[in-house]
Amino acid sequence: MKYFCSRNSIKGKELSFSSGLFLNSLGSVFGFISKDAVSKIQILVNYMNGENASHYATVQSMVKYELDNNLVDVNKKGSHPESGCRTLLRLHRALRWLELFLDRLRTSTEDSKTSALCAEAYNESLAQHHPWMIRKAAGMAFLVLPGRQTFFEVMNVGPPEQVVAKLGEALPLISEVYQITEDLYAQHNMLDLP
Ligand SMILES: CCCCCCCCCCCCC/C=C/[C@@H](O)[C@H](COP(=O)(O)O)NC(=O)CCCCCCCCCCCCCCC
Repeated sequence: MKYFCSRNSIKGKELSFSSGLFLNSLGSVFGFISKDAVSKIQILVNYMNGENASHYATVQSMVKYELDNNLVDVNKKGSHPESGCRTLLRLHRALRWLELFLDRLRTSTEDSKTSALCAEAYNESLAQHHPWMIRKAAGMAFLVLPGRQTFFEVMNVGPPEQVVAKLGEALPLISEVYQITEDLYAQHNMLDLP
């Protein structure tokens, strides 16, 4: 799905996500996280390829279409538990975690613990939307994250300096995408969709 955006930096860039593969490479504990992310992405892909595909060409058109046609459960779960809007909201919240985590990774030092960086980022973002059980499970998964060096290797970008440079390039784009969704959802009062 694309963002309708006139700014050149992300104009026309697709929101592609290969998190499933990356998470699988970290090991089976991340399976439950990966499964949820992949299934939510699949819901959106299905809309994009479905009979109403034209309405799902951009995030803005999706929001307009689903709201205009009462396809979103606004106050409590009802007949549209898998609307594009609520599904994207879950991924949007996860993107905030990613932004915080990658920024910590970028500014980390050799002796930093990825598990701590990841947990801090999580507690500041996604955790606030998760029930106790999920927070516990996520906390346990973080503990077995590989150390910084292995983590950088799994990212497959090159030597550490290059990873840091790439992160520096990616972060402004991530935060721009995050902000566009955040503003759009705030404008439509949709930041707490059930
Ligand atoms: C690199 C380490 C990866 C750690 C991932 C940290 C995120 C922790 C998220 C824990 C989510 C647990 C799974 C279940 C969540 C759902 O309950 C919950 C609510 O859904 P519902 O309203 O439909 O019930 N779902 C969510 O909040 C969405 C979670 C989506 C997680 C996306 C994680 C993407 C990870 C991308 C990794 C990319 C790392 C790149 C590094 C270079």
